[in-house]
Amino acid sequence: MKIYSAGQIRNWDSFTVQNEGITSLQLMESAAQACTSWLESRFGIHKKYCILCGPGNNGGDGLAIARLLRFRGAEVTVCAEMRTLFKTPDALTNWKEIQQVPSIDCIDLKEFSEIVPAGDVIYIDALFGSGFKDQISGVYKEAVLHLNTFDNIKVSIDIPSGLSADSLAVEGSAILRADHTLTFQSLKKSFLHPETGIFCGKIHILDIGLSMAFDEPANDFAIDKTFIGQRYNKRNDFSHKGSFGKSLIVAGSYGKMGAAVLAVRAALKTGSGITVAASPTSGYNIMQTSCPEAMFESAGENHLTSIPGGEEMAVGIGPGLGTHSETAAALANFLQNRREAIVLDADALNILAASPELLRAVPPGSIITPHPKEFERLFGKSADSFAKLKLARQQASDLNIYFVLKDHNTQVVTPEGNVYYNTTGNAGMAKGGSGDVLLGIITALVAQKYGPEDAALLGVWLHGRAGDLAAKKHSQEAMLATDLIDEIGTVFLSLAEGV
Ligand SMILES: NC(=O)C1=CN([C@@H]2O[C@H](COP(=O)(O)OP(=O)(O)OC[C@H]3O[C@@H](n4cnc5c(N)ncnc54)[C@H](O)[C@@H]3O)[C@@H](O)[C@H]2O)[C@@H](O)CC1
Ligand SMILES: Nc1ncnc2c1ncn2[C@@H]1O[C@H](COP(=O)(O)OP(=O)(O)O)[C@@H](O)[C@H]1O
Ligand SMILES: [K+]
Repeated sequence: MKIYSAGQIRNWDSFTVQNEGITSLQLMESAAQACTSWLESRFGIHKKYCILCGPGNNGGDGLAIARLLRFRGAEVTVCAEMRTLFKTPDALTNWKEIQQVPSIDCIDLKEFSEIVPAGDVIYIDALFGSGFKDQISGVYKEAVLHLNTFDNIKVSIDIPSGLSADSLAVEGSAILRADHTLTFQSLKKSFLHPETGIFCGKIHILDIGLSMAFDEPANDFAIDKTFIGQRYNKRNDFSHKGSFGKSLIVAGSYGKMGAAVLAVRAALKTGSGITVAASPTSGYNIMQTSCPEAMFESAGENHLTSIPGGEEMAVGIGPGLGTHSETAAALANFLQNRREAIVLDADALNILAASPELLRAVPPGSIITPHPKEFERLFGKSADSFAKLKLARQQASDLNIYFVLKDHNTQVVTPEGNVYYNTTGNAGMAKGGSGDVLLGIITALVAQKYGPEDAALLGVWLHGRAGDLAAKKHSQEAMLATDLIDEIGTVFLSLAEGV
């Protein structure tokens, strides 16, 4: 799914009006109907709603929702700024329609800050949507700040008010903290960054009938099921283990063999034809007992002192390696001699951070998977996640490599400057070991001849989806990285069935 800017969303609205034979008022009605149906299916009928409406079309949506909810038997109060009222023709039309509907209470927004919340009222935020700029002030700000103190359920229409679709909010500005955001047609960029996404609550994408023929270039994408379905390759019936490549997982040191075991198990479960662990000899028994399907190559006593060449193998390096000077020298030597793309994580990245000149030796097309701290060690501190992404884009292009920026919505950044936001995964994965699993998954996909972009995209999605299934079964608190590995098979089953 493409992620369009606020300006492009406006173009999409206009394109739909011009090409689908509907008016913008009908589009607003369609948006309001989608929201009303969602509210009814979620909260049931005959509920009490208080709808805060702003001056533009987001406010117009709110008014149309008020009318539709009232017709369906809900108790509805509308709060709007009576002094300036509505600025767009569609919002004004809906304001006139509201006057015809019996028993909708209308109160001036400036009185809202006096309101004491009633426990059973659901608050709908239709103050500002994709047309919002800068920061909230005056009565709007007071209303948002007051509403944020309520424990009631709060549902934002399209975008939480005060949040811009594309960028960070102005520092210190008021933003509505929603429990749910009903957004139209597609995700917005700000929903996917930690500083801004925190305001959205649970995001629900509603189809309001924007034209599917609309197509403008974009550099930002969300990785969703359809997207993955197009990139996943089913295994051929006439295949043999040679068809699925060889993975070499270079990982582990004395006391950190768990990381190596997790990466190797994940590679095995992701379908690698042959999987070899290159680890120090002290980890031999651990690896051979935990992963009997993998082969073992000794590469040092207690820490790694050499890295096998891995010719014709997909090579993933990093989990649990430690940063011993001999391990660092082994990695430097390996990089000088390796031509084919590789996957680097964890201590391999920490070694690169200590010797940044080595970054230039990383083969083109490689994938590096830093978590926020590893990224900072490599490239310095960024002011915020938007600035960090900009820096990653520039580095991916300069170094001709792929970045997997691990986060709640992990971002895959390509050398061409495209950014793909992952939409699977949960806070139960914020535990030691999850990243090791991801390295194993991506390496196994590279072994199976997925190109680096597809391996990274499919890898992060699969990893997050398996994490979501593990959380469902065990809870976010109790789930372990091993539970996530155990769910990889279920994700493949659903992929094979096309779901
Ligand atoms: N254009 C269309 O055809 C459709 C629009 N839709 C809705 O319309 C929204 C976009 O509508 P608009 O473009 O009218 O914009 P909004 O309703 O999001 O807000 C813009 C209005 O708020 C004012 N404003 C912007 N920033 C402000 C600030 N910091 N302080 C005070 N006032 C501020 C602007 O002057 C303008 O009047 C979408 O988010 C969606 O909810 C939907 O009804 C679907 C169809
Ligand atoms: N809150 C979260 N929501 C979604 N995914 C998360 C969350 N926290 C962590 N993850 C995922 O878990 C993994 C953690 O990786 P990393 O920090 O390298 O762990 P480790 O090095 O301990 O194995 C990443 O893929 C990250 O995207
Ligand atoms: K809103």
